[in-house]
Amino acid sequence: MNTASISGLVLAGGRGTRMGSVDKGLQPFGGATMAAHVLERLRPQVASVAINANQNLDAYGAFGVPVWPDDTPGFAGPLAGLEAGLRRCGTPYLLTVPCDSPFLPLDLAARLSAGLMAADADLALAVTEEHGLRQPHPVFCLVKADKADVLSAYLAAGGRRMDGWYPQIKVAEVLFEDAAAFRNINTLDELRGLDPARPPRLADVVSCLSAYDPDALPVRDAQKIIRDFVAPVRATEQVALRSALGRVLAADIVSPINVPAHDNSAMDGYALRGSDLSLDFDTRLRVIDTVYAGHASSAVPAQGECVRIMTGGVMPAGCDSVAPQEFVREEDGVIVMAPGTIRPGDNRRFAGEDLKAGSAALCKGKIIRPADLGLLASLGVAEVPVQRRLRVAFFSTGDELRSIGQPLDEGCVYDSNRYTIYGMLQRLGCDIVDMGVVRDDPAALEAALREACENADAIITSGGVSVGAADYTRQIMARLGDVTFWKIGMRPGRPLAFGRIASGGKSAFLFGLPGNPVAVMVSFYFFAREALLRMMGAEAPLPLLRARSVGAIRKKPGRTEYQRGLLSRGADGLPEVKITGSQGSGILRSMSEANCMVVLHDEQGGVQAGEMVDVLMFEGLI
Ligand SMILES: Nc1nc2c(c(=O)[nH]1)N[C@H]1C(S)=C(S)[C@@H](COP(=O)(O)OP(=O)(O)OC[C@H]3O[C@@H](n4cnc5c(N)ncnc54)[C@H](O)[C@@H]3O)O[C@H]1N2
Ligand code: MOO
Ligand SMILES: [Mg+2]
Repeated sequence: MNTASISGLVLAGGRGTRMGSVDKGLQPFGGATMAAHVLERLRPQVASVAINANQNLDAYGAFGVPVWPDDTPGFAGPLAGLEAGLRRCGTPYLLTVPCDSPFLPLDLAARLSAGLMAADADLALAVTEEHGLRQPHPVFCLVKADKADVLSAYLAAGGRRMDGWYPQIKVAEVLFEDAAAFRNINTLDELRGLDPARPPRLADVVSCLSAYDPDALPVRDAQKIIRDFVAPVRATEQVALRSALGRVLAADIVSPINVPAHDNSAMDGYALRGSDLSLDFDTRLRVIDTVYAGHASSAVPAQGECVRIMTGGVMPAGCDSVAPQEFVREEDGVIVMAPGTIRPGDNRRFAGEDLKAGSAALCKGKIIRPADLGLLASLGVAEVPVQRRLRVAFFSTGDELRSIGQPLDEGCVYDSNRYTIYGMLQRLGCDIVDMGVVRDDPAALEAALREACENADAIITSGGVSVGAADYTRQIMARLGDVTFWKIGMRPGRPLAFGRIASGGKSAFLFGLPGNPVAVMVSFYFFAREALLRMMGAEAPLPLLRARSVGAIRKKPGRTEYQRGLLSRGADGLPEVKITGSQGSGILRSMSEANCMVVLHDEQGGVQAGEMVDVLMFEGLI
């Protein structure tokens, strides 16, 4: 039996009573609806598909397939749907599947039809075995269309059981190993839990760790939780090539052409046939034509002939080598070169040696750099699909903060975090929403967080995440969503709030960074940066280098320390790093003087002078 003789029918005719009287097939699932998922899996297995539905017929009609309501009135159950299908299908067989089985097997039709033929049956249904018990799945069945009358008679007599009419036909059971594929989804909670497009909850993500203590969280665990929790923003746009600089590529770019398109010369000189080169005597070749780059020549040198050629010129037919002009003498239209001047194959560039037509030139997720712009241009690509820019809203919290231009009242400081955060976000290529300073006032904080959430993909705040009396930020953040508060085993940057908040039907990832001016930068670089890049669809792990520590560094094992450093070339020419003065987490000067951070890992103890340490350079740290 081939697919051409089978029609597919999605059974969506129920009232959905178990799901709170919602139409099951139309429930959102995996970025579409359950029925759409089922249709997608069924479609390749059959000649045509249709839906059996008794309500929301327009919504089902929007799938672009026929919608058939029951003939037997009164929501008579799946058997009435099967009847409607058997009466209308234009093929000898009908395959039914329920609309709440988005994982149905992709070989359902093939295996049911094989079982039906082998048993010479009228109907084949799927069965699975769970814990030794045979579990029939009668709504996954393949039926001969000419059994419609038998079924109608059973229904007309008031029969409703899926298997109630089996005694009147020949039935075959077909065993499937994967019981999960037949899983149907009955409650909305179950649906959300299984939805591949559902955002995870922090509790789910955290439960994957072997040990979890929010008050003593190792850096790598915090990084892993953040990585697992955030998801790329799925929105792309097409931009002109130049505008793609610094953006994240949203799709693989496949080369439409060979680059270069022809075998060509790598030198200004003479294109020749390698077989003409003499190993023992001078090689003498007559010049029969000249090839300029961009101007093809039809000359085909015979034995003893060559063609004058410029760099980039297309290699004449039969030529495989180029002698650079400075290594030959030309006399009266004949070139002469000594034995061994070049070898066969020298100075020739092959068609497609840069890129072959059909090969991936650039991969999705790459941040486009100048070389990539050039590469794309070499393919003739004028527009590039990129991820939409990530929108990041940020504000500073604290009554003691004054903005530039305001008088610095007693006990106050200028807000510097908003400027360091601005700089770091700008370098990442985000769209920035600067929301200023927000007072230590619950109503103002809530309003700011809601506004940020409704206007951005991610929110970055600074201050108020430790345990101080005016640190309302924590309470409000927790109230607005799924937010956790950590004390991370690191210095600086111990407190961190992280999660997702929701407001006005929108949601945004939240990074509540600590207020201390160095802590805020360290937390950004080691937590927010990677998460934001991931949201942008880019993968860009931190590039750690090794360098020799000039001095000894005191450190206790059990936490990660980030020290501000100055990397330079030592007397022996190798890189060495010096710590830049006081390392207090409020001392921005030593951060500004630094060109790198020395990363002293959890397990590491004190460092001796001359010992190698990990270093993260600031430049290039987009
Ligand atoms: N009893 C405890 N106290 C503190 C702990 C702790 O575990 N127990 N943690 C300390 C650590 S570590 C840090 S870091 C800070 C983090 O504090 P907050 O996130 O609550 O931040 P604030 O209290 O609002 O401010 C801390 C500090 O930073 C200055 N600041 C804040 N915002 C800015 C800004 N935009 N520009 C410039 N300077 C800013 C602020 O004036 C404070 O001096 O908590 C420790 N305390
Ligand atoms: O985050 Mo704090 O900087 O360790 O004082
Ligand atoms: Mg505080």
